Amino acid sequence: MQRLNSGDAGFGERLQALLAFETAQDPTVDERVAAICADVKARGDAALIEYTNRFDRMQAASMAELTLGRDALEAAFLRLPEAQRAALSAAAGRVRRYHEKQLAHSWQYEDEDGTLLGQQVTALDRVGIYVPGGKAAYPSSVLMNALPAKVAGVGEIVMVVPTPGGERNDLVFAAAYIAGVDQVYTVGGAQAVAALAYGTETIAQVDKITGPGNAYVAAAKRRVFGVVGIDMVAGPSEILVICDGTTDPDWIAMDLFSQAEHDEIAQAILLCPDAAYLDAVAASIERLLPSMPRRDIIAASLANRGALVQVTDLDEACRIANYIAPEHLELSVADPEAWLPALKHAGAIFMGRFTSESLGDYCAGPNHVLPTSRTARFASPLGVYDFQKRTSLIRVSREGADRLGRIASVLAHGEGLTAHARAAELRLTQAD
Ligand SMILES: NC(=O)c1ccc[n+]([C@@H]2O[C@H](COP(=O)([O-])OP(=O)(O)OC[C@H]3O[C@@H](n4cnc5c(N)ncnc54)[C@H](O)[C@@H]3O)[C@@H](O)[C@H]2O)c1
Ligand SMILES: N[C@H](CO)Cc1c[nH]c[nH+]1
Ligand SMILES: [Zn+2]
Repeated sequence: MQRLNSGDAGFGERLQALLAFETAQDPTVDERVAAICADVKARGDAALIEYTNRFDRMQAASMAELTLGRDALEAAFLRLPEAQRAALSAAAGRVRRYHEKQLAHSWQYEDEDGTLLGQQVTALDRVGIYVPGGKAAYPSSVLMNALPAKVAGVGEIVMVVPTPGGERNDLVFAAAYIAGVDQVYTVGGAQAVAALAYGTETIAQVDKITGPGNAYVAAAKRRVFGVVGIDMVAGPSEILVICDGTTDPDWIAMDLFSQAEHDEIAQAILLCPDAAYLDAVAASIERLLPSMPRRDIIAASLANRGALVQVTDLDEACRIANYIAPEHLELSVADPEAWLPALKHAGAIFMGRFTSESLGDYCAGPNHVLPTSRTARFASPLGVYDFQKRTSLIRVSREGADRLGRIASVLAHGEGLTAHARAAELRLTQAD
């Protein structure tokens, strides 16, 4: 794990290298994904099954073996131990309640001449959600994708999730049951994204694909955008902690591990003005790491994209955080509200020492699908708004046709578009 000081010469370059690490990954991924997508588009189910068998070490002979309907999902839910059923239901309840606040409604108003203007909000018809399942299965990601879609009123929700080696995690399917997913296909990677985007004999084409995934999934989503909508291209997980140096160092070490354990190229950064505190966190990391089951992934992630950074003060920490625009920002300080106005760019902000990022991953309520790779500068968390769309409404009255027609006519002639001008002029009611 790198130890940096914001005052050192070369700090900017070293920070930049750390941030750019992800994009410097294997340049052949895009080429391979292009071939997979084209093949699934051309050969449908047959290609999907072949790639699934190859990349996920499966032996499926037909799509029927890779399909689960509502009955199978319910059975998975009923097989769970009571504690898991209760935890899933509690998390789902909190996530649903938070997202209900995001529901947008149609509106309209009338001009003084009786012209009606408005916006009609409708839900998408059919959505495909990608749930990662390569290195670990993520039931929480099922809730975070499906519940906002359900709250929005999406007509049909299908889900894809890889099951490497054929290992099925009941929690994933139970979460799909609770969240109201209609159909699950146990396929993953670029081939699953292509199947959702282009449709196959078994999987009907969707209107939009949401959900995070690895580099293959991200490249495939980029490629099919336009054929279908996508939510965002989510990269590896990220955590940035700003600490005033008084939180238990073990807590902070574990919070850094919590995102590092997702991926060898996950990003974990601590900013603190107190050098002795950074030493203490480094010691916690060294002591705690050997006992972590995913220590190899954590160690790789910290070596690749981890940093303990000594800053001048918390003001500077906020400026650096805004530049990094992390997916998750922990504000582990005495008075988090006081620093909030200084923070602008982050997917989610976790305020105060008791707010570990991991609670947000599972059950706090807000969505855990968040912008990564500095896209929090312009993007937002996944939400109900990703599953709703807006249609403009215009009903021009007789008087309105006269008033608007005169304006439109002048502008249309200015653009040299005579038919536009005539369409407006034909409806003028008062002669000049
Ligand atoms: N942003 C979020 O909300 C969020 C949530 C959970 C996970 N994540 C991230 O999602 C990612 C999950 O990645 P994952 O790998 O565990 O699962 P994944 O489901 O994204 O990818 C697994 C699939 O990758 C494909 N694949 C693997 N090797 C391949 C190869 N050599 N060629 C072609 N395809 C190949 C396979 O088809 C496999 O099914 C991690 O980076 C994690 O940090 C993000
Ligand atoms: N931290 C991930 C988003 O970056 C979400 C997740 C799922 N399970 C655990 N964590
Ligand atoms: Zn996580």
